[in-house]
Amino acid sequence: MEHLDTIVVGMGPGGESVASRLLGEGQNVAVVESGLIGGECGYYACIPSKVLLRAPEAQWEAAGVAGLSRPELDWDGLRGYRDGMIRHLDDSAQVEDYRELGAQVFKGRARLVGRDPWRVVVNGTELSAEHVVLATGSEPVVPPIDGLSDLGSDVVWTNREATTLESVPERAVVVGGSAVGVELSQFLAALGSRVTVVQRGERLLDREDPRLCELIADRFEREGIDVRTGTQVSSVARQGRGVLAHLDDGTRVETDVVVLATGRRPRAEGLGLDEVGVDTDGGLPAVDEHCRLAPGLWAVGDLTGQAMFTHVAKYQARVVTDNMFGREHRADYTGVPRVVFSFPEVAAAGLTEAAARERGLDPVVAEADLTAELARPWTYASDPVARMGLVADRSSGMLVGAWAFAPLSSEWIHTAALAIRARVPVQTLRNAVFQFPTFSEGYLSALDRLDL
Ligand SMILES: Cc1cc2nc3c(=O)[nH]c(=O)nc-3n(C[C@H](O)[C@H](O)[C@H](O)COP(=O)(O)OP(=O)(O)OC[C@H]3O[C@@H](n4cnc5c(N)ncnc54)[C@H](O)[C@@H]3O)c2cc1C
Ligand SMILES: NC(=O)c1ccc[n+]([C@@H]2O[C@H](COP(=O)([O-])OP(=O)(O)OC[C@H]3O[C@@H](n4cnc5c(N)ncnc54)[C@H](O)[C@@H]3O)[C@@H](O)[C@H]2O)c1
Repeated sequence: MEHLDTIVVGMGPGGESVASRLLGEGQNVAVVESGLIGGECGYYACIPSKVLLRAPEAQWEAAGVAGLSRPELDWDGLRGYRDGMIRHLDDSAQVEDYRELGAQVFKGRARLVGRDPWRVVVNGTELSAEHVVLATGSEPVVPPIDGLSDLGSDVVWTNREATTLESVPERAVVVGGSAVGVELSQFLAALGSRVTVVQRGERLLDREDPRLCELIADRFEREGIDVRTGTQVSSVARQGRGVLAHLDDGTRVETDVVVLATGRRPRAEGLGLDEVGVDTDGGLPAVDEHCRLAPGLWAVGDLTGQAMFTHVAKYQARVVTDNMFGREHRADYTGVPRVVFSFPEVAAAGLTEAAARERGLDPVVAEADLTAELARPWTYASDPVARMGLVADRSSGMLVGAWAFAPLSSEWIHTAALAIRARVPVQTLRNAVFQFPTFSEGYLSALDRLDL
């Protein structure tokens, strides 16, 4: 049996970041991937969803720019570009790249079978290593809807079918109204589907600031997306070539596809954690602040159940590899940005007012309509939308949260993300100088409004 430095299980962004760093340090590494190297993110999540949203976003932006006539959406062109961006679901070039970098590449499902040293089996081959890094991602939660399991993947979609769609359905019921639900609904609607969002929570994006939820709900209404909140789909049944969905508020919706966007859970089943005596939390991995499960056994990415973002998976890869090389690194999730790539973009970092209160802080909040105060929204569009809010802690005088609903906020939210993480006092931020005319100047408007 071959003994390696490290075995990386799962090659999404988390596993890839770990493997690249270890190979860069000259380690003897094996990588194991049961699907495609690049993971959910590269083929069925972040990349295709952002590609599919970009064309309608540009069209919406163009419609709001003085002196431009509205460009046409070209579905064949967009689908072709999407297919290229997801590499036609072919990772053979990635397999070759990792081999050239010196990794052993195994395509198959890995399972832990022993410890001291750690042992992993893949396709009947047993490998052992000093370290094993688990990076197996997450899978969609399937809600308990009567009749759902009788329907096939032609009419019941997860993010996979939605982001690889070949033709745009006439009607779609999107179940769940958080990040996945909002992104999928907006591109489906923009491409021509009649979309109904069924959201169990009282608001869209229900973990974000209620103002953001109102703003996105207002945007959806203008786009003709039918949003039903505080309700669920109770049953579904085939009706002709489509589906009839019954909601628990007594209403019915006819649709061509039901799109599940009801959350994700860590993909831990079948990893063999219990069998090798690793403590779990109800079957799910319980990592410590070093992203460690046991000496020499690590986990990164969605599998850890932390904020499920690619940037978090990549950050945890830095935490794990530092710790592996004896450079103490504790994971700190303060100020991690959260962006929903709707148009306009929804961006947030740090705590909402409610979360700040739950943590025992004394939050002071402010909101600014950037269209009333800044030049940039008006040089950007003739009918602009741009708002932001801040949350500060009265006793420490620090910024603890921020949100924005505005073009390019995925970029400029990082000012707040960094300030929150670096504990920059509000007073210091008020003294900052921002380029004119930019959306970033909005920080000064909102900071002025903070009663601190
Ligand atoms: C629609 C959608 C859009 C998203 N958009 C964004 C976005 O814009 N920005 C963002 O930051 N995040 C986004 N996310 C979240 C992001 O996709 C995840 O946080 C990210 O993919 C997590 O990376 P990971 O490496 O942990 O797992 P994954 O990307 O899920 O990769 C895990 C890999 O492990 C493999 N695997 C599983 N089990 C085994 C096994 N036993 N043996 C071997 N291999 C195995 C899988 O095949 C997979 O390739 C989005 C999610 C969805 C659903
Ligand atoms: N741009 C991005 O970075 C991005 C984009 C998409 C997803 N993601 C990540 O992927 C993960 C999964 O996102 P998500 O939106 O699927 O999950 P989520 O857990 O964030 O939200 C699920 C939503 O579905 C609703 N819901 C749950 N069960 C329901 C039911 N039976 N009927 C109706 N509504 C129901 C909930 O009220 C909730 O609002 C998140 O961690 C998210 O951050 C990130």
